[in-house]
Amino acid sequence: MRKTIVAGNWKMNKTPSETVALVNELKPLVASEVSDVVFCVPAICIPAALEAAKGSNINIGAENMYFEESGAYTGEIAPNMLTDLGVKYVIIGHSERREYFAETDETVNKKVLKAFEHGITPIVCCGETLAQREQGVTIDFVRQQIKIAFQGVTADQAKTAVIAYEPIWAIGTGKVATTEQAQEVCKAIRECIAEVYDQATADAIRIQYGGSVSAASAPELFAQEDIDGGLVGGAALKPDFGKIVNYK
Ligand SMILES: O=C(CO)COP(=O)(O)O
Repeated sequence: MRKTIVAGNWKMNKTPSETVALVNELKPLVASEVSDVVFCVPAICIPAALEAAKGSNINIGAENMYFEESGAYTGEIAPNMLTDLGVKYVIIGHSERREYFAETDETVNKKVLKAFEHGITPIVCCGETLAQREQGVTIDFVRQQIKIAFQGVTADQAKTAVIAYEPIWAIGTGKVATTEQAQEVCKAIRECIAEVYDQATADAIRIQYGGSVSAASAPELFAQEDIDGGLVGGAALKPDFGKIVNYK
């Protein structure tokens, strides 16, 4: 039985002092036996979030990370900078990083490998555009993203990974995928992991749905066989996040 994992992706929202206030507000609401809880916050807010989350069930994650150890990469954050603070999770390859910051399946793969090397759990994002869905290539496209992202990742590592299926057309649009659409793709992702590795790895890996998740849509989505929680944007900044975490 996989435990659900619900992660908030704060995106480019909240200053460090606003972070302290929001973590303090949400802390009692996200206390949960139901789901593992992660707040992925802007890099500069990580120390404030860690301090405010002390003694709670909240894990703090990053929204991105670079794939080199150190050096002349102005503006980037190295994996050991995250682990030194106590960061346990990192979102890799969010569609906004792919669209606005030129991330590719290849750089996603490098980052995933680097995260594992440093003991950070990657939340690996995948998902199709509306045009791809309309062309009927969603599953082929997502399978390709996953296969490349996991190249060189061992089965033992993959078992601990989190995959977030986020159809791009559902992100920030209020257009949540239907439960059937979300389950169909999450199932296909699990089958892809079974093909690349084995059934035990596919059974262990946790697959989230993301895209306009709300307190209203979470219970049905997370009850699906292949959906093990969510990656939540807008609703992660509100008290509703407590309801999403404690969806049952
Ligand atoms: O991109 C997302 C999470 O990573 C989803 O964002 P919304 O929940 O705001 O649609």
